[in-house]
Parts: sequence; structure tokens; C-alpha cells
Amino acid sequence: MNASPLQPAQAPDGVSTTLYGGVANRRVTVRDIAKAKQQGERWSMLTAYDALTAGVFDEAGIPVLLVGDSAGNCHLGYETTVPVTMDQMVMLSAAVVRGTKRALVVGDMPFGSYQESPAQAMHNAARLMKEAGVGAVKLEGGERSARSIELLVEAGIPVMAHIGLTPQSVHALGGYPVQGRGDEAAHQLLRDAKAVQQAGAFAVVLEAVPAELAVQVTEQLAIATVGIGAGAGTDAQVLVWTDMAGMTAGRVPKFVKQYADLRSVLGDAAREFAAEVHAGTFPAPEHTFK
Ligand SMILES: Nc1nc(=O)c2c([nH]1)NC[C@@H]1CN(c3ccc(C(=O)N[C@@H](CCC(=O)O)C(=O)O)cc3)CN21
Ligand SMILES: CC(C)C(=O)C(=O)O
Ligand SMILES: [Mg+2]
Repeated sequence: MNASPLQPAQAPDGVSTTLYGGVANRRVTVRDIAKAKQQGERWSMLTAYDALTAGVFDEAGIPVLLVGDSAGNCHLGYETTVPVTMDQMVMLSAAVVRGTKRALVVGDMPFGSYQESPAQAMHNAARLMKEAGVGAVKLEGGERSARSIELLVEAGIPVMAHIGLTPQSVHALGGYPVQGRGDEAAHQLLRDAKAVQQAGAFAVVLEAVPAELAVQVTEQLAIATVGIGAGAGTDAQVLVWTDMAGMTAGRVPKFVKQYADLRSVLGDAAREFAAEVHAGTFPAPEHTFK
């Protein structure tokens, strides 16, 4: 039997917990996220860039949806996330909010929208809340972003931090190398994690770091860790939806598991449509007005 709309995914053991089944008729909040950490409940996050797919994930019970700036390469056709603008993020985030009823929607702050100053971060985070209706924002950087995180949190804006591999720094990093390897880099990652927690972040993404280090960070923090390429020991996991559903064109990172092959399903549908039009077999009488 298919899950019906608004029937959230159940935990594999069928137990109704904070984020699986426990939040049925309202949006997930950052308080629910905090409770899940206390109770040791693991949770999932997917990216979404439009109302249609966001609605599918909402009905499937994904408790947190990230309008990632990965929209740049996964949705808008750019090479990287660097060219993505605030106006684009506001438009995509508003669509995801409109398409969902239960998920906490997190809006990613794009490159250049917060690095200048805490005041710039505040201005643009407020735009995502006021114009798009997101429940939280995300920005990249540990110690270097702590002052901005603090200002946003003081103003009542829930903040998800993002440390380890920060893709907006792709040109400085010379690609997407794993972060936190070696003693010095591992200590810096721990300092970054503690800095964003101290600044008031409600969760922190750990991207492309050794699994053992991600476990250390997760054990030492009171806030949730959300791993991507960080092993199985984090409190939550996030994947880019086009990667996990087999829609991404070209290479996907090693940490991706492909749960579906939508690219071939959709391509087959398009090819069949084109062939039937060419053959004159579509539309048939049942698709035709008299
Ligand atoms: N489609 C997509 N999926 C993502 O997860 C993603 C994006 N795009 N764009 C923004 C960033 C970039 N990401 C990436 C992309 C590639 C690797 C990658 O292939 N890294 C090397 C590391 C090797 C090493 O240092 O040992 C790898 O081979 O996995 C990692 C993260 C994650 N984010
Ligand atoms: C991969 C996640 C963490 C992200 O920042 C994005 O999709 O933009
Ligand atoms: Mg991002």
C-alpha cells in the first residue's frame, strides 16, 4: 500500500517519535530538532528547489528540507554554487514553503550574501524569512561566521551552520577536498563546531570530513550534527535530492547513495511521448474532445 498524503514515514521499528509521526499537523520547529538530539533520534534532510518535489518529500515525512544553494549546479545549470543570488534563493525558497505543510524549511544563504558583515547577514536572512517564509537559514563557516550567527540568533532567526567542506570556497580550496584530515585540521573543525554552537546555531552541517572526526564532534556538541560525506555517526543525514534520486547529470560525489533512477524513468517517458507523436498514435480517441 502506498503511503497516503500527510502520512509521514515511520521509523523502521514503527515507533512514533518526535520527528517521525510525532509532528503531524504543524510544521517541524527547531525545538523538535533539539528534542530529537536529547532522545537520540536520527533524522533526515533533503534539498528541494521547487514546490512540486518539496511536496513529495513533505508527504514522505522528510522533517527538514533545505533550499540549498546547490540549486546553482543542480537546478539552474551553473558549474558551482558561487553565482547563485539572493533573489534566486528567495524565489526558490518561497516555492518550497508553498509546496509543504510539515517540513521545517531552511533557506541557504548564497555566496556574497553574508560574508561582508553581520549587518549584511541580518539583512539577507530577514529577506528569506519575510519574503520566502523559511523557518531557519543556513550559512557556511565556523569561527569566521560566528559573529553573524550570533546576531541572527539574537534577532530570533534560527541558524543552521555548515563547516568542513564549504562549497562556496571552491576556488580557494581548488576543488572539493575532504576536510579535517590531520591533527591541526581536526582541531580546527572542533573549534569551528564549538564556535557555532556557542553563537547559538541549532544544528551544524558537517560536509566531507572523516567519519571518526564527525563522531567526536557529534559527541561533544549539544546541538544536532547533520552529515554529508561524514559517515554514519552524525545525528542527521542530508543529501542533494537530485543526487539521491538519480537526476544529477554527470559525476556525483562518492558519499551519494542513489535511491532511484529518475533520469532514465523521465527520459523514457519523454522518448515514448515523442515516438507516439511521430507515429500519430498520440493523442488517442480517449484524449480527444468531440
Ligand atoms: N550534485 C551535488 N551534490 C553535492 O553534494 C554538492 C554539489 N552538487 N555541489 C556543492 C557541493 C559540492 N560537493 C562535493 C562535490 C564533490 C566532492 C568530491 O568528489 N570530493 C572528493 C574528495 C576526495 C578527497 O579529498 O579525498 C571525492 O572524490 O569524493 C565532494 C563534495 C557537495 N555539494
Ligand atoms: C549539501 C547541503 C548541505 C548544501 O549546503 C546545499 O545543498 O547547498
Ligand atoms: Mg549549500
